[in-house]
Amino acid sequence: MSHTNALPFPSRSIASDGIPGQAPVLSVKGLTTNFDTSSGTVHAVRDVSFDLYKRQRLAIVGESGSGKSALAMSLVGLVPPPGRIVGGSVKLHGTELVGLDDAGISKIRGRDIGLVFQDPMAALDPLKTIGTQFVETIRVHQDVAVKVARRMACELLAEVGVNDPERRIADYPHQYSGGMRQRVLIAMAIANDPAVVIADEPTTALDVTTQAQVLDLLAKICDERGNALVMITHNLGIVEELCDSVNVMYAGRFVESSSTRSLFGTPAHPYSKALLDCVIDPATAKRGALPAIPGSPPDLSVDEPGCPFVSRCPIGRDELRCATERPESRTLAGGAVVRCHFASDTPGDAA
Ligand SMILES: Nc1ncnc2c1ncn2[C@@H]1O[C@H](COP(=O)(O)OP(=O)(O)OP(=O)(O)O)[C@@H](O)[C@H]1O
Repeated sequence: MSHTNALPFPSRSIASDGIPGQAPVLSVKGLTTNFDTSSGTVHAVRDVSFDLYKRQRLAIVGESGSGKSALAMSLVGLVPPPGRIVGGSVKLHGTELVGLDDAGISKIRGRDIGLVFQDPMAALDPLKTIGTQFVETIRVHQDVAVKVARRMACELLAEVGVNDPERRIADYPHQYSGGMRQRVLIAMAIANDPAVVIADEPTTALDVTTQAQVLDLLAKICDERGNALVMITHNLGIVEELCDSVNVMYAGRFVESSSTRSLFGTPAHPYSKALLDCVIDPATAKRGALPAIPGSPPDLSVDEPGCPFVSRCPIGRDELRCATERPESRTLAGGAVVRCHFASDTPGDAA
């Protein structure tokens, strides 16, 4: 069974056009993506559903290998071979994206959905100036003269904090610092005024302070422009500070979809609890990057019948039901949607 989360935004005030109940900007239902490898089919994204609203900031968190990037790629038709979407739907303003040909999805990517990916050096062409690349990005989707595109690029660079953009636009990517390259990518991602911005761990190579500054900037810009933001990150501190709602991903599935306040206050799924427990630094009480949870995630090419978290779970290990019956998603009293037979958002109950 798929679930679609329709979450309140308790942590920030959201304009009325951003409240669930309005039509979602992006609606994902039952999205399923496999990688057919020589050693078997890797089920990277399984039956993922969510709705995203104007100005919403949605985080996707989970350990390495849980399927976050495969999901991001699936949303924009960039799943690399041998991967392919084998089921489900991704609708942007009601238009189906799954199944579009390359030309169709290319029109959407960069225009309606802006992307900020992990490695700015890989995303930028080292042999072209920032200005040349920026002008190309704008002119692929907008019928404007080079001069106009250049002016737009300078304005956007100024907006993301690049000083003296008229001069810096003539520089090559290697002449920018890591943080500045991320800012350039943010400026490019918003250049065509997309409805949705997807940022996949955009700051891994940066120091913690610069990371926070870059993500804070991205969130603010999306807010000002009314863009919805999907933020894929390992940094739960940033999620808690910047995002409205969180989807916790484990072994290709969303195991908890919750408002940020609810997740950090009363995490319901044992996996969410484990994630939060192990990132609370007792010395500073601040949450940082995800360290490891004891045990390892399941092999995504093996389709076990029970809960994929069972071998690591403090409450499910001894339960026959957890070992034999896959939990479907269900909505708890507080609104969180979880895939766990025993999860509870009432302190003292079950998990
Ligand atoms: N090109 C590929 N070929 C085969 N398997 C792949 C490929 N890309 C991803 N996978 C597999 O899909 C699963 C999900 O990977 P994915 O990169 O989406 O995880 P992730 O949560 O984004 O991890 P990270 O946080 O490290 O980026 C993993 O088991 C991974 O090995």
